[in-house]
Amino acid sequence: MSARNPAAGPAHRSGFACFVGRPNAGKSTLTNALVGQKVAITSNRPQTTRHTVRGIVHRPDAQLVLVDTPGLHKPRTLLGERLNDVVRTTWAEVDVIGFCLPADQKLGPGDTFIARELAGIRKTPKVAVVTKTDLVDPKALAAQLMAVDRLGRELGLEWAEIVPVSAVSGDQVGLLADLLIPLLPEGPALYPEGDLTDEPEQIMVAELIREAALEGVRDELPHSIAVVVEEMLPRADRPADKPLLDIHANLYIERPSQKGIVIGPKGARLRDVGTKSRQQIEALLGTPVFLDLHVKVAKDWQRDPKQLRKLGF
Ligand SMILES: Nc1nc2c(ncn2[C@@H]2O[C@H](COP(=O)(O)OP(=O)(O)OP(=O)(O)O)[C@@H](O)[C@H]2O)c(=O)[nH]1
Repeated sequence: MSARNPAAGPAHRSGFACFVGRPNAGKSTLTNALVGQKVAITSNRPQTTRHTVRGIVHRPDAQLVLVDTPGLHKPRTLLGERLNDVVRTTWAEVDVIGFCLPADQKLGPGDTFIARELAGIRKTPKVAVVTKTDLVDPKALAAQLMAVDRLGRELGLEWAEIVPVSAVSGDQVGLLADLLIPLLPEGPALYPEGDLTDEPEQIMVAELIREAALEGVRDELPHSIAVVVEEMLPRADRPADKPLLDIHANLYIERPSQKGIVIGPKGARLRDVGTKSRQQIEALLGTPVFLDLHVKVAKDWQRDPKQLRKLGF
């Protein structure tokens, strides 16, 4: 290693971090808060993050690449097993793991399950992130911080830091980045400045549609919706100052009986899903969009490897 000139200031650091935690722990929201723009997909339903979405925090002295993983869960289907594999592979590859534990929920078997798995990953530093602090009073927060400390001790898991944050109020989000960055190796920026995510646009668009489609169908369609963007093309013959992007997407469900739920009475629900997701896509891509959305049945897609591949898993 060559001696550095101290006058040059601290070394530039770059690397990868991922947030883990049980479903709904606030991982996606935290990623968005750190990056400052909506890139990962959030919803108040568990397990909506199917793809590894990265957000990038650019600082003069560092670049922190956030990898958002789906929640670990008991695999009941082929899809479940693949998701867990994705999670473990991600853990082994990153420079630091942030374990998200919501402040407003008692630590439970789900957290212990993940913590035990984390304890098995020796090399990677682990930061305990107590999320959603805006939902509890200071006393409850202090108790949660102590419980997290205790959990680490019980499992022989040494926290590099324990940090309380609120992604919604923004409280301590900057501090979290400040604490994660020193845990990254020295190195140059990995992505050009201005990049917020390397997730292909089509996948982000598909996730936005899926998020809108899941909204409001509380228990009917837990994990049965997949979205594939078939085509994204600028409409021909449009003047330069009035562009329009044509997006054709298919919304897959598992059974014909689910069609009614997705489409709604007289198609009202699907129209609503279309309007909502179109607005989000326009905000993301910065261009007016014509969204053409079709509902199709892909029978038992969660159990069929061929269908899973086609749907991007
Ligand atoms: N009040 C409050 N709510 C939050 C905060 N962070 C997340 N939430 C909410 O908690 C719910 C789950 O947040 P997500 O970010 O989707 O959680 P996740 O861990 O990514 O969930 P999965 O993708 O299912 O693994 C959403 O309804 C969020 O709005 C926070 O700091 N404060």
